[in-house]
Order: sequence, then C-alpha cells, then structure tokens
Amino acid sequence: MAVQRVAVLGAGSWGTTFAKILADAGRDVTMWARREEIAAEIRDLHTNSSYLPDVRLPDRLTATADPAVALDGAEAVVLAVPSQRLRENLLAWKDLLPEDAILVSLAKGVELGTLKRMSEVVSDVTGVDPGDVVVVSGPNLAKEIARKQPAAAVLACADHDRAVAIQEASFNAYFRPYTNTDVVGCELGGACKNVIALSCGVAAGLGFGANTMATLITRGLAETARLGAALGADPLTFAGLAGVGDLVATCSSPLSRNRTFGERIGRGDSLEAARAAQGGQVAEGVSSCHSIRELALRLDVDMPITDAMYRVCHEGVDPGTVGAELLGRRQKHEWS
Ligand SMILES: NC(=O)C1=CN([C@@H]2O[C@H](COP(=O)(O)OP(=O)(O)OC[C@H]3O[C@@H](n4cnc5c(N)ncnc54)[C@H](O)[C@@H]3O)[C@@H](O)[C@H]2O)C=CC1
Ligand SMILES: O=C(CO)COP(=O)(O)O
Repeated sequence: MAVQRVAVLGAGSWGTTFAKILADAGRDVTMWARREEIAAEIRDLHTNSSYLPDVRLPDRLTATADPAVALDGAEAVVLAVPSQRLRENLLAWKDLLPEDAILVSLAKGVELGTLKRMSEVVSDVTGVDPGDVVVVSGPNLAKEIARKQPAAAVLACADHDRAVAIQEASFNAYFRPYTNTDVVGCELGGACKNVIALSCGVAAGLGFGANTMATLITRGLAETARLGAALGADPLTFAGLAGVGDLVATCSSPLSRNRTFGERIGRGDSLEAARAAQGGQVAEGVSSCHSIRELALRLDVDMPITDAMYRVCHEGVDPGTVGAELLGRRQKHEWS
C-alpha cells in the first residue's frame, strides 16, 4: 500500500502544513484551494502568505482550484477543511475520489446536528467503511511544524495497514507519526481539547495564572475521558499525544486559535469581535462546545467545562459568572 501521489483538499494553516510535511517526506502533493489566487500563489511563488507568512513551500508541492485536477491519480486524499464544512465539501468531491484512495481526515470537531465524528461524516458521504478512514490528531500547531520544529502525531485507523501507509508517506526529519487503532479516542481527544483550550483562553483573559490553567487542562482531560468511556474509547489514548499531548500544546500556546478566541472573550470582547479577529481562520471549539455538550447530554455524561463554554459562546453568559459556577459545584471525589 505504498503512497506516492497525494491530494490535499483545503489550503488553510493545517492543510498547507500537512501538504508540506508530505512533500518534505518525498511525496508528490497537489493541493486544492478554494480561491484561485491562493492556488496560484502556492503553485508559482511557493508560499501561502494568508495562512503561513514567511514559510517557503517545497517545489514538489503544487496547487489548483479544480478538485478534479487535485484528485486525479491520488493514492491518498487528505481532507483539510473545517469540521462543520466537511460534509458539504465532500458531497461536491465524492464522485471525483479515486477508487481505493486512502481517505485521511485532519479536522478536529463533532458535527452539529448529527453529532458525528469526522470519520463517521466521511463514511456517511462516501460510503467508505469508517474503519478505513485515517484520522490525524496530536499536538500539531501548524505554524510551528511549518517551520520544521519537531513534533509527533497519531495516525488512527482501525485498519493498521492504512495507518502504516500514511505513516510511511508523512514521516520526515521533523515530523514523527505514530499509529493507533483507537479512532474514537483520537477523534474525541482532538475535538474536546479545542473546547478546553477555549476555557484556558477565557481564564487567561480574566487574568488567572498557571494553577487555573493546570486545573482546566486536568479536569478537561477527565471530562474528555468520561465521554470517551461512554463511546468505547481506549482510556490509554487520553494519556497519549491525541489526549494530554494536544491539550497541553493547545491550551498553553498563544498560536492556538481556540485559546486566543477564548482570551478575547475573557478580556471582554464580544463574540462578533473575537470572530472578526480570527482573520477567517476557524476556532473549532466554538461549534464543538455545542455539539459535544449535546452528545454528553444524550449519553448522560457530566462535562461541566464544556457546558460552561457553551453558555459563554452560545447563551452570552458572562465568563466570570460561569467561572464562579464551576468552582461552586457540588463537592465530590476526584474520580467520581
Ligand atoms: N491549524 C492547526 O494548527 C491545526 C488544525 N487542525 C484542524 O484542521 C482543520 C482545518 O484547520 P485549518 O487548516 O487550520 O483551518 P483554516 O481556517 O486555516 O483553513 C480552512 C481551509 O478550509 C477551506 N474551506 C473550504 N470550504 C470552506 C468553507 N465552506 N468555509 C470555510 N473554509 C472552507 C478554507 O478555504 C481554508 O483553506 C480544523 O478542523 C482544525 O481544527 C488540526 C491540527 C492543527
Ligand atoms: O489542533 C491544533 C493543535 O494541535 C490547533 O489548534 P487551534 O485550532 O486552536 O489553533
């Protein structure tokens, strides 16, 4: 199952960075960009200045605004659009997908309405077995990796051979991918940490320090693991790169869009102002706090931090008020 020719659909921060990883690992990569001017910039100038300023892209990486051109002959197809936009984009691409191509999902989120994980959305639209989709997760802030700063990731797939094929295609001097078969745990880890990063940003914006951050990260991990247990995830996954690894990176870095969004809210910006300041880039936690809360309610899982972020982002409740409510909850044992 050797993969040489890869299509990366989506030319935002992570799509472009993952395309660069693959090209630096010796693969032939064609990206699809929504806007022709971004495709032309990648193709002709080897930059994507809207998303990765000051990063030079490899010569063997090219781009097009025509998905049929990007997908022609691809042995692997990397899906790199925001989670709430994956279904509509896949519907447009599904008849162009080469038969037998390995489908790889980069998105970290849970779909609003259906409450499905991304591999389930891919399966819904394409008919591919969800166990054949490879999910990428882990502490992967795009702007660091694009500058070749060392990082590791998890490639989760029920079919180990497919994960190994993408591992071989993406392994390079600065990017170390591990395989895992726990797709549920890896997808939940990635989706939930965006919500916890939002909460850390809110706390930072309110002026709180390291103890508060560590508390939110640790209790955030506890509620993620509770949801994981209800959905059959392997508890060990949450101790790994897609769990604590991604949480620590995203919750502590000013490069995180979710943390930055939360920080603006904590400082008193309106949701509209925080959204406008994102420069068109996605803060997945804002929609995922809604869908994950619904999922938790459906499964009767207690997720108080996620619920607090839902109330801040979707009901307009004051961040200081939800903070006080979180602290004032019923006293309990750490693991109950
Ligand atoms: N940026 C990062 O450091 C990382 C991001 N991720 C995940 O990867 C996924 C993609 O993230 P990024 O590339 O960073 O996002 P981004 O916001 O930087 O770019 C999104 C891309 O999707 C395209 N797109 C296609 N249809 C769209 C639509 N209808 N609405 C909006 N955009 C549309 C945009 O044109 C853009 O090229 C997200 O789920 C994110 O959580 C995962 C790991 C790291
Ligand atoms: O998923 C990420 C790092 O692993 C990126 O986080 P943000 O979307 O918050 O920037």
